[in-house]
Amino acid sequence: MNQDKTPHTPMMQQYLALKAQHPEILLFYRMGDFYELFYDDAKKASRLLDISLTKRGKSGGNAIPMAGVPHHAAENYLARLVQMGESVAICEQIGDPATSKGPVERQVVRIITPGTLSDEALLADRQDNCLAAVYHDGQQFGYGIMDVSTGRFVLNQFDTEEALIAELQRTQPAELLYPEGFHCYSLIEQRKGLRRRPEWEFDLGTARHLLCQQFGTRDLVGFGVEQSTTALCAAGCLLQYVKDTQRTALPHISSISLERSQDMVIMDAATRRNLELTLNLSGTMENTLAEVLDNTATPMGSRLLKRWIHQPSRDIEELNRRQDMIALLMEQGRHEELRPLLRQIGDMERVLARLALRSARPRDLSRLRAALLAQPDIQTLLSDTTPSCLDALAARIGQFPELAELLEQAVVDTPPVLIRDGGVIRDGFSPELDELRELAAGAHRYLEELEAREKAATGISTLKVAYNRVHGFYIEVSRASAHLVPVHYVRRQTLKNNERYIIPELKEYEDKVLNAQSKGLALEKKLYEALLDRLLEQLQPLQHSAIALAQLDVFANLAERAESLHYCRPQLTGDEVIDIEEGRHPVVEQVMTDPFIANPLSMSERRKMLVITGPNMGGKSTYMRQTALIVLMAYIGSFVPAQRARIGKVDRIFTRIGASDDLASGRSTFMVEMTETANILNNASRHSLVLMDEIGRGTSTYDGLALAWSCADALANRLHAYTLFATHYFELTELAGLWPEVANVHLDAVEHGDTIAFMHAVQEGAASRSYGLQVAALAGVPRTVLTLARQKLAELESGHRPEDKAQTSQNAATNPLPAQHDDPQSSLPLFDTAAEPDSALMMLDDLDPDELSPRQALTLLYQLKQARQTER
Ligand SMILES: Nc1ncnc2c1ncn2[C@@H]1O[C@H](COP(=O)(O)OP(=O)(O)OP(=O)(O)O)[C@@H](O)[C@H]1O
Repeated sequence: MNQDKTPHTPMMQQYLALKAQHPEILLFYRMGDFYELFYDDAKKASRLLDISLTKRGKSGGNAIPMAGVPHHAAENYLARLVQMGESVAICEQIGDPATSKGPVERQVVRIITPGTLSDEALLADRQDNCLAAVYHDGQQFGYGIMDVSTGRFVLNQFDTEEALIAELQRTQPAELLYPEGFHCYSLIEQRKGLRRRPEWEFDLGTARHLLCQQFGTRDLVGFGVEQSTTALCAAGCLLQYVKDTQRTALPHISSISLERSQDMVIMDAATRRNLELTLNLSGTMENTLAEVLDNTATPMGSRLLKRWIHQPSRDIEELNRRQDMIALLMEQGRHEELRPLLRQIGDMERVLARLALRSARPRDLSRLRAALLAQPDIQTLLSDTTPSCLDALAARIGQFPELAELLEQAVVDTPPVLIRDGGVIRDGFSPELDELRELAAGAHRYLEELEAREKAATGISTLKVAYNRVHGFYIEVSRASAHLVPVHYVRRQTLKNNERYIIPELKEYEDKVLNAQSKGLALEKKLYEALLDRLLEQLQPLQHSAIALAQLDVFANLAERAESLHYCRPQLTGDEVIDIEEGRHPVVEQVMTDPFIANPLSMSERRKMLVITGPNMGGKSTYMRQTALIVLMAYIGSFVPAQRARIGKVDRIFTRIGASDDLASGRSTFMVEMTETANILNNASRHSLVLMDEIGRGTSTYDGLALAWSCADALANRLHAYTLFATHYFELTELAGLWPEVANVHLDAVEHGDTIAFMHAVQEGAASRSYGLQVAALAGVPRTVLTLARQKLAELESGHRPEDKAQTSQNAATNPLPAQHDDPQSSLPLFDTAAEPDSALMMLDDLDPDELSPRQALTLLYQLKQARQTER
């Protein structure tokens, strides 16, 4: 940078000294109305923000690369930078340019990082934004998350890498802190917003000290985190980092809690992804469970609901309480009345955090006022709702009439964006401010009179008194009338069409106006700060109220959803059962134009595995996913898309669905499939719900079938997990005859000429055919290819020599796999019914439905039924 010996200019020396304290992040250096960036920062910002890279004079003998953004538009640029995972140190002029010798004094006043945002403009309002830290003590992972924009501070500890990955997937931190030399770096290296921190910031002793100091306690026992030492190491680093970046007190971070995985229904990272809870497989929010379930009135309610969706609770009592509240709101139609009131509450949680960080804007105060004013009406509504399961919630919401009144008196109805230009404090709140305002206004009135008087005296109709920041007050007349101005007018400025003058009297009043104005502004700022202090005295109760209001919003929302989408209240039971009548997929039913076919599901101690067969496109995946989503919804306390549902204890939900390469981590489709399967087989219990979709399809038929069979064996006979096992290996339908806990169900389709109609109705028993070729035809596979496929299929089917089949069934109990053929393709599904249609099916083949009268159709139906019974 500094090649010759010419010293840097004093200003650049100041810049370089500040930059040296923040070498790894961008430094926005305030110069007048701009934030400037220099050297490598300038090059980087110019690339990232697409702003022009210029040069500024020379310092140290070289031209200085420079890029800048206007101060008033900085938020927009900052938002883009943090989105990209960048952090920015904001350096402001804190000295007075008028009195400074040399460069004005400057200081980094705050550091904006993706995980520590609180500015409204930089945050997505319906999404959590959190900072996380991870620590590994050689045995366990400690994980902490902190949301600076709300004050939430939560810890967790995990024994396995999978659990940590699932937690990262759930919490999606915008920024992740990890210690230097983190042994498991490969687990996190793909993430955005990674920050390496020195090892000492994770020191346990320092962490305890910092946390106790923050919460004003002697120890951490009261928070229940004392023993979670690995997580505490992460918590210490989090707190340190937030203090460093915010550079202000953090009174809203007043407690910490430990989440215990045994209190939640656990889902691994793949399951969260596959079930498309808050993000779909393409990474957007469309067609997700959250999109269907979220019609909340407040952003904080929306964020809470999403957290619940990702963290179903296993506390049955709590879930029943939630259901009671939803049912009550629904029965009495309260959710509709609450909605407009809740809208008034807005994002109280984040407003309070900005208050605590002392960065609250005037509009935050008017929003808080609106929230506090809505509370009494909410209380009345809740107290009018009987029986009283909402009482506890109402008590936590509370009321703050004094603060509401204070804000009513202190803040104007629609305050401006910034306190800087005044106009925030209401007239009548402070006599001193009123007086200064009156003085300034009086002087203004005087200036208006002066304008009228001078106009009359000079006869110049274009004469006016105006103001600008450089010249203060002046008298302006048009060029054409300039010859008429009196001699005591002193010319100040000549413009193209106008001349500007001052007179001594004008300057005298200018001083009065400006004096009163600047004093007024200073006083207004002081009053504003005092107002913040008054509000902050009640910060904690206000925060508790906001949390309770967010919950009320979620309950009211779930009540509205249940009513609008025709959901039922599920019965949560200790029995070993998942019993669903007319279940629907909450998301698919919303996006379909055709009616969705509701389906039953029945699983119990004696019926733990369903082998699901049926054609491609038949609805197998939909059926499995809807079961998982119904269970998950029941475990957040919501009503579910079904006619009736009884759901027993569920500890985990696993899915092995879909096939995708994980190229980033160098794992093939099959490898991903097997890793996920291994995770399931190692962790599922008899209370776990497991979805297995076409396991084994990623490898050769025999290997795949063998693996599918043995996985089914482990799940049904060793783990006894609730398992939905969708497969195209028809051999697996034989399991129902071998193991007592297994049953077959299938989705049906009807062939009509060359086409096929999917019924989407789940029925007991195994499917008869796979209809692969018909689905391929629907998908537009060329005719020639299909003709050849049909020939090949006929060949393969006739190639099933009787002895093969005999061998299959004979071996079934001990070695269920079909014998290995030389040609692996010849192991395509064996299925007796398809090869030898019964007479009922033959009758069906022969008839033409269009030729039948309704009466004949009915008669035929009886005949078909009889034929089936005779055959049995
Ligand atoms: N119960 C239902 N009612 C109405 N339409 C349904 C139903 N279930 C599924 N569908 C429709 O059928 C389509 C295919 O469903 P799904 O993906 O579940 O089939 P699949 O049997 O898993 O197919 P594949 O074996 O090819 O994976 C869905 O996208 C949906 O449009």
